Amino acid sequence: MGEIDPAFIQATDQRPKLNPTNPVADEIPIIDLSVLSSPDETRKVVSEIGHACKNWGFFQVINHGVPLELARKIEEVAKTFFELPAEEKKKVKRDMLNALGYHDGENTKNVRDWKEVFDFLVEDETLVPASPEPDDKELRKLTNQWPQYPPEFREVCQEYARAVEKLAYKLLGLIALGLDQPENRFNDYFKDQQTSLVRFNHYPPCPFPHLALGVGRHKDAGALTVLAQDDVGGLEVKRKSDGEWIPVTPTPNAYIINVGDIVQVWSNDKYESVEHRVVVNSEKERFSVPFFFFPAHHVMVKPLEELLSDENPAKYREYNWGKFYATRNRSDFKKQEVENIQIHHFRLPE
Ligand SMILES: O=C(O)CCC(=O)C(=O)O
Ligand SMILES: [Fe+2]
Repeated sequence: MGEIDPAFIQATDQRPKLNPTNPVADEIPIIDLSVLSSPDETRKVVSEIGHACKNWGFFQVINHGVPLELARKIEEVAKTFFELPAEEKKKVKRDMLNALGYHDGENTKNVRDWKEVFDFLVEDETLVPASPEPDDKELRKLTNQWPQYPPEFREVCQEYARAVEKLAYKLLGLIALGLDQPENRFNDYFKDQQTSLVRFNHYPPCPFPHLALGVGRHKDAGALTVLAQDDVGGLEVKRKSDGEWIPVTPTPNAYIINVGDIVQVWSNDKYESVEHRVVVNSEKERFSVPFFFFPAHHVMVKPLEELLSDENPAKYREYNWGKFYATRNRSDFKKQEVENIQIHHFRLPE
């Protein structure tokens, strides 16, 4: 079996319980979006989503409108790409200057993840801050790197991104309605300059599943994540009621949705961005495809003024999305001495 590279070893208190004695897997709400044409049913879905965002930070959707054929194609091109020889994948390797493309050395909270990834932007030219430094006003244009193989890779990726983007807007609208706001309340933050990203995650079988994680515990920084996973399983969500790690059972053709840090701040903590992680196993590889719905770099994130009152004062001061994300990513390549930036760093005293 050999030795594990110590960079992958999780601290004792972060290691997964494999074969948990009491797996409670089916609690994360599954919400059917096929009924959205009737106003009564829409109200019901809005309320179900609101409850899920409040109690879990996670839910699954079925009958979501993303064509199954497209979901099948995206899984196929992702698999074909990861099967390429390392030197082929490295032709589109991400580096300090270009954050897009292939990467196999990501850290989450300074421990190496047991995975390889491929990232692409939903908008092929995306403006972001040139550096995380608060006073540096320079912007940089990011562009995608596309592999030559498989030849249909780029087209399938772009088609998939457009289809999931539609679903992401739909969900954002339902979340806005649940906060008693107009359905399009958040749309302007994304229009034209969204910084959204699609990621292919490949978790190879791991001989040390008790020591390493596919992705260490983290919260997603954006507004929403729309995640496709295969039938292997491995995603675990930290249950709000007791802090237990709960596996999310794969549901065929469903997307897993979680609210990110931005929705937590917009909702002034009504909804919570919940920690999650990925457990690996020694037998099967696993694929997942998150769509990270991110606003434009210039968006200042703060609690919605419409929700605030004397009884519900703002819990956060505003922060700039582009700088927040640039700061968060600084630790992907190098171990950092300080904790990753988190929204609690912007929390106002009670
Ligand atoms: O692979 C998964 O199921 C989740 C991955 C994840 O949480 C992430 O990439 O942010
Ligand atoms: Fe995540």
